[in-house]
Order: sequence, then C-alpha cells, then structure tokens
Amino acid sequence: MSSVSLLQRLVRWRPWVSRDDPKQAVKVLVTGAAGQIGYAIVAMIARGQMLGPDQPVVLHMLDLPRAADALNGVRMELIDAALPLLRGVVATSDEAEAFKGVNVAILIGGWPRKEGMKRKDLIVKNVPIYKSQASALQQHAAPNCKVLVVANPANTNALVLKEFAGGIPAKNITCLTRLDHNRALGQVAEKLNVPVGDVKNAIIWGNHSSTQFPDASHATVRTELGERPVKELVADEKWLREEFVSTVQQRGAAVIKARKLSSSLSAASAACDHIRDWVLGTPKGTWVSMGVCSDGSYGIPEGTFFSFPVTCDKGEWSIVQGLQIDDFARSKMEASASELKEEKAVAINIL
Ligand SMILES: NC(=O)C1=CN([C@@H]2O[C@H](COP(=O)(O)OP(=O)(O)OC[C@H]3O[C@@H](n4cnc5c(N)ncnc54)[C@H](O)[C@@H]3O)[C@@H](O)[C@H]2O)C=CC1
Ligand SMILES: O=C([O-])CC(=O)C(=O)O
Repeated sequence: MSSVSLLQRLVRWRPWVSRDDPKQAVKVLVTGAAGQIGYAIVAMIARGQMLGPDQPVVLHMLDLPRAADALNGVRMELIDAALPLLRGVVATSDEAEAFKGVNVAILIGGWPRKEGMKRKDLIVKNVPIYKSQASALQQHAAPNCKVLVVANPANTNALVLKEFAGGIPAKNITCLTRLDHNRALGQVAEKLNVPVGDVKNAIIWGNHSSTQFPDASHATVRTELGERPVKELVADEKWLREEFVSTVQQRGAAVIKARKLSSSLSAASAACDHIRDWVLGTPKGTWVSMGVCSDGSYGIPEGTFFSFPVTCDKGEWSIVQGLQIDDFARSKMEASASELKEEKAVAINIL
C-alpha cells in the first residue's frame, strides 16, 4: 500500500492543474496589480480577453510590500470569481518570484500622474523602477517573454527596460499606445455616429504624451458601399487636424480631471487588445498602434521607442511601410521624436 495517505493526497491536489487541458497555461505577470489598472485587468486576463477564450493562464501579481494586504484581497477575489481559465495565482512583493518563468509581462507598477502634471513629470519616480525590473526580467522571465510597459512615461520606461535587460530581444519590449489608438477610433465613431467596430486603421505616431500625433488620414469606415476613407466621410479637414488631434492627445488628462484618477478600465482593455493582437495576430487589412523600438522607419531615429502602425502575425509585429506622410504629419512626428530624445536625456541623467 502507498505510504501517501488519502488526506495527504487531497492536500497535494491542485485544482488549477487539469489533466484534460488541451493547452498549457501561459504565465502572465501583472505588476502594480493592487492598483487601479491592475484591479481591472486581472479579471479580463483570467476571462480570456487577452489570450483567447480557450487559453488557461496562471497570474503572477507583483506589488510593493505596503500593498501586500490589498494584493491578497485581489487574490481572494480571483478565487471567489471561479474563473475556469485561471489555473493559479502568485501574489508577491518579491520581484524574482513574480518574474519567474513568465511568458507575458504587463508592467503597470509605478506612480500615476495627478491633475496638472505631465506624464514626463513621472520620470524621476518611475524610471528607476524599470531599471530594477529590467534585471528581474532578464534573470527570471521565460527567454521569449513578451513585454508591455503601461506605466508612464511609457515609451521612456520601455527604453530603460531595453537598455538594462540586454538578454531580452528589443522586439519583445513594447509600450502601450493602444489606448490612444482606441480613443482615436472612438472619436471618429462619435463624429460620424457609426459603430466603433466599423472604424479602423487610425494611427498614433510618437510618444504616449501630449505630443503624440493621432492621424486619421489613412483610417476607413465600413459602410454598405464598402470601405470609405474617414477623411471623405468627415469632410472637415480642420476638425481632423485640430479638435480630433487635441481631444485624443488630452484625453488622459480629461479623464483624470473627471475621475481624479487616471483611466483604468480603458487602459486595462487596451492592454488586453495590445497583447491579443500581438500574440494572435491582427485581422487582415487592419493595423493597430504599438510603441516599439524604431528600426529607422519613417525617418524616426533607430532605437527610439515610438508608436507606429503595425500588423502582427505569428507573434511578431511589423511596422506598416509605405504610408504617405505629408508636411503636417512630418512636423508632428518630428516634434514627438524630439520630446522622446529629451526624455531619454533626463532618464540617463537620473540613472
Ligand atoms: N500607457 C497608458 O496608456 C496608460 C498608463 N497609465 C499609467 O499606468 C500606471 C499605473 O496607473 P494606475 O493603476 O492608475 O496607478 P495606481 O497608483 O492605482 O497603481 C499603481 C500600483 O503600482 C504599485 N507599484 C509602485 N511601485 C511599484 C513597484 N516598484 N513594483 C510593483 N508595483 C509597484 C503601487 O503600489 C500601486 O498599487 C501609472 O504610471 C499611469 O500613469 C495609466 C493609464 C494609461
Ligand atoms: O493620462 C494619464 O496620466 C494616464 C494615461 O496615460 C492615459 O490615460 O492615457
């Protein structure tokens, strides 16, 4: 007879490991998981909104020691939600434990801006976090881990991560501008009174900051007569160059003014969209905006973390090539690239 008693066997039983799982669980790290965006995103991930409705996940959640109780509360709620795709939860304030073996890392941990601040005012507080987490990523994550930086200033934090996590390929490090992209689609849909799902191919060029350039000049709307250019349907160049651009650029600040907290639901949803499209691919004929390491496309200096239109296939993103850039767009893209150069100089100075 086996020396393992029935009671011992029951204690060892791990309900999240099912023998019938057709797919292995993917380990997804969320940093800042006790915060606003963290609280919104963990349920979305565990419901399959990020990796698909048949993909089991193990959630790794990291937050500071002082948020340990709150993080444990999130862990309890995840168990209480009885989410069938959720095959395990690690809740910790230890970076090594949090990054161990993760396949996808959503880096949200850091400080949010308050009303009246610019995102780049967060460099001093947040950039050092990304230097420290770069080593944890390099040492403990799965070698092909896909990384999405959400915490602001997102592009510069991603750059710091790339600089200090040399073992992780630059193409695996990205930052979130999908929220701005989705905001751009939302503004066009509101203007034309059409379902947002019928609008596609807006572009966010540049920094996730007020110098970003939301560009609807290549966007289209699905109509009964086929796909039609947004430019033609809006028929208001002034709106497209002014109100549309500034509304999207300033939307984060407008939400902070209204909520006294930064966008959480829409940021969490956009982060799911970003990873889903990266991993599962963009639909044919559709591009999305992602902050990625420039290869020199469109004259943007190589190595700059810049938002471009991309398509994704088999887990790889590629910058959409050959789009016509007029003088107006060129000047906006250059302004955002030079702001990123300034942010980089400030970050280097701090580190
Ligand atoms: N890229 C984008 O589109 C967006 C970016 N953001 C940014 O996302 C970040 C998080 O925003 P919220 O969730 O609203 O803030 P929050 O303050 O509610 O949550 C942040 C969490 O990060 C934790 N944290 C701080 N330092 C950490 C560290 N070293 N390791 C792990 N966790 C750490 C905090 O304890 C807190 O629980 C902010 O920087 C915000 O500006 C927010 C909205 C959109
Ligand atoms: O504006 C902020 O500070 C938060 C953020 O990045 C956004 O909502 O886009």
